[in-house]
Amino acid sequence: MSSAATSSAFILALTPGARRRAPLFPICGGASLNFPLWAPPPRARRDAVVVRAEVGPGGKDAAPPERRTDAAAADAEASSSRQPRTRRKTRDPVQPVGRYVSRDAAAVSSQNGALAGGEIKSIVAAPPVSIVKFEGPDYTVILPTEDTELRTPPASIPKPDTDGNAEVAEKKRAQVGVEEVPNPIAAPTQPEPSVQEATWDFKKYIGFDDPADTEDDGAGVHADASGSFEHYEDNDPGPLAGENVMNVIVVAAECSPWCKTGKDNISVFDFFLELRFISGGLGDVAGALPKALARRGHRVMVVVPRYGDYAEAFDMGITKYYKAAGQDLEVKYFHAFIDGVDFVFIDAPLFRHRQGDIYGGSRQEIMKRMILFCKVAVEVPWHVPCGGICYGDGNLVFIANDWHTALLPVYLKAYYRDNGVMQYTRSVLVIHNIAHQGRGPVAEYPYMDLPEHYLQHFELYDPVGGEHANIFAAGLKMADRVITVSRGYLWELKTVEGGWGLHDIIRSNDWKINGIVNGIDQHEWNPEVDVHLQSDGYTNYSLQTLDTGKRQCKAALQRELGLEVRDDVPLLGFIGRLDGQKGVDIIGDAMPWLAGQDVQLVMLGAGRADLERMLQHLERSHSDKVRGWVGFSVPMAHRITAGADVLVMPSRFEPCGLNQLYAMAYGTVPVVHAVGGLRDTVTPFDPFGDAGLGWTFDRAEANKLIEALGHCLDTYRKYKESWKGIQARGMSQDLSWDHAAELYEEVLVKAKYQW
Ligand SMILES: Nc1ncnc2c1ncn2[C@@H]1O[C@H](COP(=O)(O)OP(=O)(O)O[C@H]2O[C@H](CO)[C@@H](O)[C@H](O)[C@H]2O)[C@@H](O)[C@H]1O
Repeated sequence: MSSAATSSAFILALTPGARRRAPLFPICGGASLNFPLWAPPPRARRDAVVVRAEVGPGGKDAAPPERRTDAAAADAEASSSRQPRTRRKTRDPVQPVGRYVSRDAAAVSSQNGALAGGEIKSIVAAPPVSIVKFEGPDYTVILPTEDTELRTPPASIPKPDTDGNAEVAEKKRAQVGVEEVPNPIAAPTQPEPSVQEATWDFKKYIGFDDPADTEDDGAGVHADASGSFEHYEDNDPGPLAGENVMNVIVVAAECSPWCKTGKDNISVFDFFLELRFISGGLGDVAGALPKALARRGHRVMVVVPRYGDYAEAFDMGITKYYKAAGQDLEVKYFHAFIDGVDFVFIDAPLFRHRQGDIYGGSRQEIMKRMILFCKVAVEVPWHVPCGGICYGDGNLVFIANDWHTALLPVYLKAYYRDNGVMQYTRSVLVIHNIAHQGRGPVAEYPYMDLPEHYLQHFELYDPVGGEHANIFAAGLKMADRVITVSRGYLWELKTVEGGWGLHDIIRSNDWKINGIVNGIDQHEWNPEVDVHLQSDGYTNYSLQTLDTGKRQCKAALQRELGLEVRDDVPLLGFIGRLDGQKGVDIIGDAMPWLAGQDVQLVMLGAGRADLERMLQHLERSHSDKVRGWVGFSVPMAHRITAGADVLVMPSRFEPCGLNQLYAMAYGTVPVVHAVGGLRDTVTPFDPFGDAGLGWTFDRAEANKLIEALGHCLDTYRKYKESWKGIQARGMSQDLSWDHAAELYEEVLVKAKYQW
């Protein structure tokens, strides 16, 4: 069975009474598989197991942290916030790097065992004083790497070794604007982590203008001495996140604009279940959410593989070695600092030259890449001195995304937290799409380099897939918190149809899962500044200029596509991956009806070969009104969003959906299957109350789509004022990431105080 066929076999219509297309996992015993690419991992030496005899606070020797329920944590938070606030310099109310410094924060921290005895200590990657070997348990423990350096959190900042990196480091030092930052080139000695942390000033780092800074310095110091910071408190509210400021590392397999894909161009026979995940949406989120979190004052990094040669990113001059599937692999780190976010690109032979095909290769190859990526990513806060300063592992939370990085929470726990290291690091796993889970035969488990007793977290049986190892399942269990991209999708995940075999795990972990709708990047997707609307007859527009602006974009789109240039004909658009999920075939089924309508239709997408052929066929058969653009074109996606009157999204399931959000921001009216995030974000038009944002239909079927489109076209043609109302309401919403980032922050804080 081909991957595409496997994929389509999974497709389910989630609405009540929907015809269920039999989900079909190929049955696989797994054990008989041949893996020519991988050598079996070496047997772990008995003495290869390490434990740290003396670790920092919260480690083995510290008093065991009290396990707290959510309610207890909430109480503790509430009571800590009720305490009289210590007067302090609000310019830097909380140090985001690696330790709790404010007394308020210290009070909270001490409750969870971080600061026993009220003593404030750095908890950044405190190296163990000694390493004790002990007899291994019954199971084999495979350490992340043979490189001992990687088993021990370094107290030092790695030393860039090229001139180019020296320059970059200098620039960073200037950005940070702090004299005490150790020079990563010259410093032969290892600076104390606490010194590094004390110098951190997130506002300087992310480029907030604070002209009063220099003037106030003396006063600030003086005030510090006298104990009065009154004028600071008046003038400087501090970060939006307040005392919740954290170090956040977003780990994703793709990130817009460097790598984002909408095409599965692999035709290799895929024996066992879905591994390939083609996205686009994930890339959008990984590119935008971190910036919104940084705007709230968090120190934020994105870790992503380096698939190509990205002009913005510079080699940091750090080399490490990691083991993936029995092979030692060299890893380098590239860095760019953009919009307040550190983007760290992981360079390794496995990732190189994959730019056009980031989920390409055999299932084992993809899994090997993700194993390597997660092992590297979890240690990035120790090894990568962004702006001269490592993030450290205190006050740190990882945000992993989808199955590709679901191993990160597992490695974090199995390698470190189980061994008393990274005690203050948390992981949050985001489900963008549960349909892709990283399934594989149990026989492949050893390649993940985990203790044997962790296998139980991976093992899953379902009637259609049989016995297998499931990476997403393990990630969901190990993550401190889980987020999915809409409340509607969260509900669906708990159903047999929507959970794709993981519904039981989702249900039993319900307490730690939140649904948060994605935002949109308002630099990228904003008709007022959209760079793709600045040529070829297109134009930028706003709500005020919607009428003329949209008319001009529509005419430009019709011209560019070779359609008749007419303002009165409704122009329908579709953008998305061509697979079963997005339901483009339902548009195909509705084509006979559409052909009888005075409409134009443009569809942009890439993916399954049969669906690509369908697009081409529809264009050939209805060349006067249909265009089927096969390919991945970001400019065309923007232009369709601006030039179309209606965006059609007949997705069979849609965790969140971004295109309907983009459409509404551009005054383009969505017609969607009411499922997942589409149901959450597109309120049906109510002609009596003059409310609503578009049209919805309750089954992923052509007749239902036709019915909804019929109402939509009727309103377009006959009720212009109502139409304008729908457009205006769509454009007036706050769809920015800022709101979503605030909700993410609440989850990060819950994770932070969770034991
Ligand atoms: N041929 C093409 N040319 C140009 N651009 C194209 C394109 N095909 C797709 N795109 C773009 O890729 C993005 C896809 O966004 P979706 O919300 O459809 O995400 P996707 O389903 O991939 O991911 C998953 O993750 C996201 C993020 O959480 C969820 O919204 C979603 O429901 C879930 O399935 C959009 O920006 C879209 O414009």
